[in-house]
Amino acid sequence: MDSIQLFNQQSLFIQDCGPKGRGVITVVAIPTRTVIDISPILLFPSEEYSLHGQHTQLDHYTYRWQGGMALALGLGSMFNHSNKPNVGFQRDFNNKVIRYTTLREIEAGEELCISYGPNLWFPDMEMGKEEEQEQDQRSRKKGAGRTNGENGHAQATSPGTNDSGISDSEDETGELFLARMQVFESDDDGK
Ligand SMILES: C[S@@+](CC[C@H](N)C(=O)[O-])C[C@H]1O[C@@H](n2cnc3c(N)ncnc32)[C@H](O)[C@@H]1O
Repeated sequence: MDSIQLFNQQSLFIQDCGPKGRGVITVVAIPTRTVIDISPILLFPSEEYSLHGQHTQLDHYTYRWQGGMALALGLGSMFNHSNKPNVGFQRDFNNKVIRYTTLREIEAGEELCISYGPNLWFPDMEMGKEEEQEQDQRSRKKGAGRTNGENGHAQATSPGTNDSGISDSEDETGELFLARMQVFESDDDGK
């Protein structure tokens, strides 16, 4: 295992995010492709997890991992879900850590969200908000005023099907993130 330096973040805060519970907020702007956290994980082997963990609160927090399910220690367990995430994550199986990296420029005061993938087990409180923001932006571009109250909060695609925790985002965000990282790495190397 490599020796991994952890982060001592002074600009990220845990804050009450209303119906979503606690979430991670930045008080400073963060450039794109910035590693904002490296969370060590605690691995629950598959058998132990299916016997115990999956029947507890843990199931709202765990990530799919080689050989079982993993609890991210620290910030990694506090990111809420968005289907337009501003943070990607990459599992490092060898070192048993998850790295979180911004996928775009983030403004001071924004909440940092990852994607849990398509199979949510709760009604997504971010979805309506994002649609509202997009509509707002479109209206502003057109020079029209904001249209209020057209978008309610959408329901989750599969409420009550939490059989996997935070586990499916590899397909979606993981690939997107990896693609971006490759560009990032080759930029870094000057290749
Ligand atoms: C990994 S935890 C995130 C931290 C959590 N908010 C807390 O206070 O401990 C996942 C849980 O947060 C809530 N959550 C995360 N994203 C959400 C969203 N977009 N809409 C509603 N609830 C959300 C759900 O209750 C979910 O089970």
